[in-house]
Amino acid sequence: MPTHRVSYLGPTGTFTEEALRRSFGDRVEPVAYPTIEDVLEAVDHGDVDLAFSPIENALEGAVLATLDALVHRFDLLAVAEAILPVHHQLLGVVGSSLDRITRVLSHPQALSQSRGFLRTRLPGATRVAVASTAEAARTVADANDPTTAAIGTMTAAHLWHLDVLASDIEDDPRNETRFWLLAKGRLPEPTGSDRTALACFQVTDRPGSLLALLSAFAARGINLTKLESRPTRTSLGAYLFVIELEGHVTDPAVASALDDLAASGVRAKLLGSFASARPRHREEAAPSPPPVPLDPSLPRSLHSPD
Ligand SMILES: O=C(O)C(=O)Cc1ccccc1
Repeated sequence: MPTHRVSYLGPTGTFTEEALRRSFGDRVEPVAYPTIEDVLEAVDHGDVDLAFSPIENALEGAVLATLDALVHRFDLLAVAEAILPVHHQLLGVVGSSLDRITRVLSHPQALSQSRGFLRTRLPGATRVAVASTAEAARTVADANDPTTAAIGTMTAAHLWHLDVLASDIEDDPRNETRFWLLAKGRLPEPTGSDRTALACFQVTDRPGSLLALLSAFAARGINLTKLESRPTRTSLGAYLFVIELEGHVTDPAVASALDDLAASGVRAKLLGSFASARPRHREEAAPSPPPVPLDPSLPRSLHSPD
């Protein structure tokens, strides 16, 4: 079977590498790059066949380094997605212990996803953002300093001969990250259970433009699974919308909704169409927020039912 060379955020031992190997096994040959921008640039330049990058985290939301680069800088298409449970380990040199740690290195996502642990167990420690969790682990091992720790994978602990000073320190055990496999200029055929991602730029700003965007899909029974606003980078207060919907971009209903949008002054940039890693229309309802005592002058609909 031919293998595809796939760029990923390295060095070896990152969550991205784990997700790539678990999801695609020996169909891929992972090629490490030091930053997410380099990962995307590698496929854009044709140095690799595909790129694999985190796009969304259950605790932190969009991975902006990937999302913004796809919206503004590169013309790449998501052709597959994968979801990996993410459990963070606090890693230190052999002989160190939690009470000696004064500095914690990691990828910004890992530092954010472990915010609660850092606040309660290492309140005085300095947090240092580096390019990846494996980069953090390698730096700690190279420095051989018992006062510095990294947040990273169990694989990184083994690779760099580090001790696990505290395990599973993520803020919620249900933490998981979604990744996109990205290609230049070709999309997979529809599978019947696909998702499409688009960046929608409002060419003319007028009242109800977001409503028009949403209505184009609602009117055709197309379910939206994500809506995110991001700055257009043209002026303060100007935003574009990143949406994801159930369906393939070649589905007649989706194509017709896009025609409608174009006619109403929305420029849509396709970010990908791929087989969904989640079943359609998830059964479980969103958890309801805890009841909050509210100001009695507020509308009744904001009060919890008695
Ligand atoms: O730095 C890594 O290991 C990555 O792959 C980025 C990342 C960090 C935290 C959760 C998911 C992905």
